[in-house]
Amino acid sequence: MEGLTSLKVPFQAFSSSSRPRSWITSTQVNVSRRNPFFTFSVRAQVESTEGSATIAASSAESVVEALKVKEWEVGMFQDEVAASQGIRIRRRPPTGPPLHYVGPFEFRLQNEGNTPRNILEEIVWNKDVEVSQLKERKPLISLKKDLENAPPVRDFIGALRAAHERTRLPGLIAEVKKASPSRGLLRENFDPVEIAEAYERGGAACLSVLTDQKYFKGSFENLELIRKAGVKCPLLCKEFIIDAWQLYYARIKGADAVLLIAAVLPDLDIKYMIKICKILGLAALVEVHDEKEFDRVLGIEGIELIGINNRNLETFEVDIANTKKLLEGERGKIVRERNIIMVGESGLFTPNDIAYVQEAGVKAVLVGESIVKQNDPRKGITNLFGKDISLS
Ligand SMILES: O=C(O)c1ccccc1NCC(=O)[C@H](O)[C@H](O)COP(=O)(O)O
Repeated sequence: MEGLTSLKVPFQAFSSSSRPRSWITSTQVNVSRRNPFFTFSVRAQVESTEGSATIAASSAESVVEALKVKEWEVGMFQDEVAASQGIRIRRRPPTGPPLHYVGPFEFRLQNEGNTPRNILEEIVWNKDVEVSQLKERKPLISLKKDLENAPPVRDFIGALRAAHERTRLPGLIAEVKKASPSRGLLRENFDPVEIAEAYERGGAACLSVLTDQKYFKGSFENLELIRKAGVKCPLLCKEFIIDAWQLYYARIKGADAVLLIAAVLPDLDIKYMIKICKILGLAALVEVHDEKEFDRVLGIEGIELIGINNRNLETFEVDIANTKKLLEGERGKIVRERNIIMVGESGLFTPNDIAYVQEAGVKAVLVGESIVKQNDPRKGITNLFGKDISLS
């Protein structure tokens, strides 16, 4: 028996969030008789979000395996593109290259690079797995339906501008933060709604709510609870966003703004996510840490809000002079010309710190530790600014 069978099999090999997606669009199974056995060979045409290719193998299983390897290779290529933009954080999932089986033995193609190089990379790799699982449970199509029932979006940037005009001090984004990788547990008796309400009474313009569970002991439930409790300050969903799906999810849970970290996201992802944010009505706080990231972000159209993180997310080093350094000279001039709101983030504890970053050119600050640790977070705000900034 000699024959050729052609099948059309749409097949999605994996649905990992940031990974390229591939489909086998057609397969050819070649059956030939070589006495005393039949032999099979399979050719598959693969279309992916990154292009198309033909994979040949001796069985259907090995086509699937070859496809997984191809996807992994494309992922490696994406990492190279990111690296060419100065991004050191690799987006590879923690599993590394797919397993191969030869008889009873299993082995990996390559074993290099399966360990994260720093905390940010570790967070991102775990987030990749977490988001993939969430997406399986709630695909984008069902999230889009839920958008109709999402609470109305509030003007995050408008609230910061208004607070700055009212107080002549940087508008405060007060962070609801229970723990962090660098500082451990920040507050034992952590009631997110109580803290959020105290921040609002204390004069915060906006709130930042950490939603990452594993590293910050946060949750989307906290975000929802705060929103449903009637807190009027617009809410930033403080997440490690690696996939546009998370923007929809944040919006449904009541966010008015999201964080996009330039150390993690290549330019194309930032541009694409900014567009989606605009469609959803979300403000995007694009976070940079060094000159290179800042220049990349300034090269992207439509950016209204940029945060300078004084904490190096790879080493945890905090230095508020970073805000001053980045806003000096040409970059500061561009920001002023474009009327971009700059946010000074992390490591702000005293009125002197606030004055220092204001002098450097920020119109807003993002503060967690110094206020969340106080018994009365409202008083924490007054101490931070050296005066009562509430409306009362
Ligand atoms: O806070 C950390 O330890 C941390 C570690 C790794 C990634 C991000 C991290 N923090 C996020 C932030 O940038 C801060 O929560 C935010 O700027 C407030 O900082 P702070 O006032 O120093 O708590």
